[in-house]
Amino acid sequence: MLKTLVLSCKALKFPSAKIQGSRQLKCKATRMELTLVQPDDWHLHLREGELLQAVVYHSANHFGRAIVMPNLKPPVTTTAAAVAYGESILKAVPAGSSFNPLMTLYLTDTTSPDEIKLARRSGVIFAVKLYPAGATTNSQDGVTDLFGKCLPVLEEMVEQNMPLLVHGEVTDPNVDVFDHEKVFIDTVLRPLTQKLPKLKVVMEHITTMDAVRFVESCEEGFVAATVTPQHLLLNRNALFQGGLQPHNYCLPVLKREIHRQAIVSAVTSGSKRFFLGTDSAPHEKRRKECPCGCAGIYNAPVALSLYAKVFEEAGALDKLEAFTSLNGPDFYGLPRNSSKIKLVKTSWKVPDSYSFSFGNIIPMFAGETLEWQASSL
Ligand SMILES: NC(=O)N[C@@H](CC(=O)O)C(=O)O
Ligand SMILES: [Zn+2]
Ligand SMILES: [Zn+2]
Repeated sequence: MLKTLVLSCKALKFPSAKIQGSRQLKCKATRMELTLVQPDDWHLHLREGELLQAVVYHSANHFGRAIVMPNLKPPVTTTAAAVAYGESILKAVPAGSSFNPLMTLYLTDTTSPDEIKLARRSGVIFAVKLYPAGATTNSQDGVTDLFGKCLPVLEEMVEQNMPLLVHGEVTDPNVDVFDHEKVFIDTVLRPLTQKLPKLKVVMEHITTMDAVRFVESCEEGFVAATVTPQHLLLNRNALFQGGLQPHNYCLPVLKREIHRQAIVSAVTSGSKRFFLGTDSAPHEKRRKECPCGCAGIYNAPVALSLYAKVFEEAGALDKLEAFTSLNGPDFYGLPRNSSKIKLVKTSWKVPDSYSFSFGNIIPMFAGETLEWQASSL
């Protein structure tokens, strides 16, 4: 029965069909499904140890590859450490999964140009991550003065065609937290792209219309941005709805509704400059629900459902695959995945919590019902 219904909706199969208006209504009683080239996650925190063991399954289940963030304790600052970290991730990946972690180096004031050459030669490091010192979780060893300390390294990155991934926030305590991203664009990112126009830059987890405009103003193929589910679906009200909501706290912090709308318009426009990066950032529940709780939202189990929701609500499901699966590898100069994934429109309830021996992890939209469910083919 179900099969017949699915077949009757065949016209809706991605990518040829536009899933809008009356055609969508026609299929209301049936089961809509989309088949996509397998997505990659271009911004992911997998942590290490028992936390890595606990969470990697959720990413490996849906994504072909992921750019793995290096903000461990201590941070992953050398090629040798990144190679070892990559091996520990592969050991934790469930048997039978072909999930491929793409490793990154954590940039510091003392990273040498030779380290970039080594990283490129390793074949497993695909980018270098800039954390302004003090900007976010485990960023205390980050960069204090990008132009003063890191220019030779950045020049080597241009040589090696190694992208710079940027947590784009200033750390000046006198700047309002809601302006951290905008001020960073004006004082660091724009000057950087002017100084080194051939440096590939990914502005990670963008949160403002200023970031959208900046990325769109740069040369395509050299500056791009990742976008998270939370910055597409939530505005800053979600931090305070019914009381303080620590599980909606991430950095850069959620912004006003006008910014959320600008980001939705950008990603659903079909522009190649924007691609999927969940910034899934698990912290054990007690580290979120406490005074001075950690920034980071655990969205790996729900991310694909949420991106589909955003594109569906914008009437742009025909643009979803480019965002989830094509723009990222094209920017990084990597092949697109040959495997596929299916998204089925069927209600499912997000668990209230994932329990492990060391504690619990609360996912984004815990306990809520979502409409799209992902499964590999
Ligand atoms: N996004 C977050 O709020 N937290 C991330 C770090 C980061 O990406 O900035 C984390 O590692 O927990
Ligand atoms: Zn960040
Ligand atoms: Zn992150």
